[in-house]
Amino acid sequence: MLSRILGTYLRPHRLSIAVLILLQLVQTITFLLLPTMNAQLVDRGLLRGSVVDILWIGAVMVGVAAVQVAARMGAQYFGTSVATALGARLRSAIFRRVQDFSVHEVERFGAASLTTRTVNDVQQIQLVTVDGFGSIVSAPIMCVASIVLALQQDVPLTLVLLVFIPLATVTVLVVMARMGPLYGLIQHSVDGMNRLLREQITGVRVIRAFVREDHERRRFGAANEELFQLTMRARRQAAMMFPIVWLLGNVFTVVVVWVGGRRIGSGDLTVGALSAFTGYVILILTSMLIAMYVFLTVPRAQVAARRVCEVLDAAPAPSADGGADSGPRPGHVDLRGAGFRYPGAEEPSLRDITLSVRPGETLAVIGSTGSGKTTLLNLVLRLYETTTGSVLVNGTDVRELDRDALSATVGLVAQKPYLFAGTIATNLRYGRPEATDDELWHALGVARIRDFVAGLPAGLDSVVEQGGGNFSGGQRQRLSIARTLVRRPDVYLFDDCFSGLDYATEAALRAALAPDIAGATTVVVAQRISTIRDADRIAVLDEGRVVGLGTHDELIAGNDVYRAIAQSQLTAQEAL
Ligand SMILES: Nc1ncnc2c1ncn2[C@@H]1O[C@H](COP(=O)(O)OP(=O)(O)OP(=O)(O)O)[C@@H](O)[C@H]1O
Repeated sequence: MLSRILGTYLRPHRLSIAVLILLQLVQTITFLLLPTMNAQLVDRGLLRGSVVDILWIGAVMVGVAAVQVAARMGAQYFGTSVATALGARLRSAIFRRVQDFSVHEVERFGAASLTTRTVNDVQQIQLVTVDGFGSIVSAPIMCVASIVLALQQDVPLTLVLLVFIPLATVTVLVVMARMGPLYGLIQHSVDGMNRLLREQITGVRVIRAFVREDHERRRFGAANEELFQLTMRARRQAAMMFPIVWLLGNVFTVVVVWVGGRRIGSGDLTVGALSAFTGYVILILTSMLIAMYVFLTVPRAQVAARRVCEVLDAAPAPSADGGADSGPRPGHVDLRGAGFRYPGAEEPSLRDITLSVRPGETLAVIGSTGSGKTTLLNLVLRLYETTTGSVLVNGTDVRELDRDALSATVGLVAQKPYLFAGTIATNLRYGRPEATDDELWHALGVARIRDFVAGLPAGLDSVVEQGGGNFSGGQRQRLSIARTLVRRPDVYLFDDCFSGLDYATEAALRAALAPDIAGATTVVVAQRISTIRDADRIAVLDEGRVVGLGTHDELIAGNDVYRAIAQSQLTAQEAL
């Protein structure tokens, strides 16, 4: 998964990566040159007392060190810019894919997990890219070349390496094998933490109203403790690894100096060669530590890559773009034997629904709570797809319709209105950015909220907080009705959006709305009989089935379910 992501998203940066690798090579060569030059300095300069040799070898060493610094800075720059670009591209790929998700996919992952995957997981992959490219080339070259150069200095001394390297490698492998699964658990725990925080912040009013602060504090404490413990376990493993390898390295250096000292004594080795040898030992140790650090970030990045790929590979909303445009008869909506069962649910929420609505007509849908009214509207917008039968807009199956064309034709005012952070004007123009101020004021007038907005000091430019939190429920509902009116779709779907208004406001709004949307196709879901009694036809839903269809008078006369709803709401005289 990690290699797939890196392969795909790093391809456009091939040139930068090539430069980066080149700079790493230069840096590695300078590292490798210095111990040998140091040996020359000792043997030819210091031991022979040649000032000229000390000066010129010293000058060359300073030059090599300067090249090393420049190469390191360049490599850092290219490494960081490649990783940052990778992060940005990956985030936008996830964002685009999530935009195409069906409602089911969004619910399957959950908003909190999608956020963690977009921000946190991408960051892990970015980290391994910066550190990985910084070392993946240099560490092995440095290690192998140091061994070769050490061999050149002294063969018997190099044999000691054969003990040290396998020991250090086994330590690293054991720790890595234990850390991989831990990182999976950590990311999962971060998800859970995000989910909990989100729930507790959005539900803060309910928590206070039910005096459940202590309970929520305990829930948060438990999740926080779990994340803490897992992170500590991972850190302990990592913390163990570095000192063990350092210790091995130091013991090894002592052995090298001891064996080397004896060989100098017997005349088999020069002092310069021993100093070069210890220099290469340090390089081997450094390259192993660098490799270890990268290996520590790899398991975590692998888990992150798997989670990112799960999102990228998830099926987008079925037959998304490129389908047919809606046909020439604006606003025809037909449900033909439509049925729907939520994924994982035992029973269908809708069964065999056959209904038609034409332009200029209003179909009302009424039924007890949970009878399937919202689900029916979701099918028209293809937020969910029918599991049996079909839904047609303008004579074309919505599954074959271009998503943009469907959105342009059908406008939904949701049961729970959502406003975006911005201003009232940006929210109203959400579906039609080119709408004029006059059109916005007109829509506000129809939605009976014009006076309220006009009374705000900043008017249309008044700030809207995320979710519309600085407005009342009724104000949010009316603003979202105005937002849909500004779009002027051919089909209006009103999902129980008048229930938050008092009777007088609702009556005034409906009176203003009627002429404004006269030629359009309208489907109104409502709980109140008063909202729908003037509709051309009313469909009565019960447990996912249409159990009655007709005008108010016809249903009052012949439909028991409707009559029961009406009688529970109106006085007997009004109902009849
Ligand atoms: N995301 C979901 N996953 C599983 N089942 C769901 C989901 N959403 C709704 N349901 C179920 O589908 C049925 C119909 O729900 P729906 O929201 O369409 O009812 P409704 O008539 O609009 O109710 P209300 O008047 O309370 O808004 C209910 O039994 C509900 O439990």
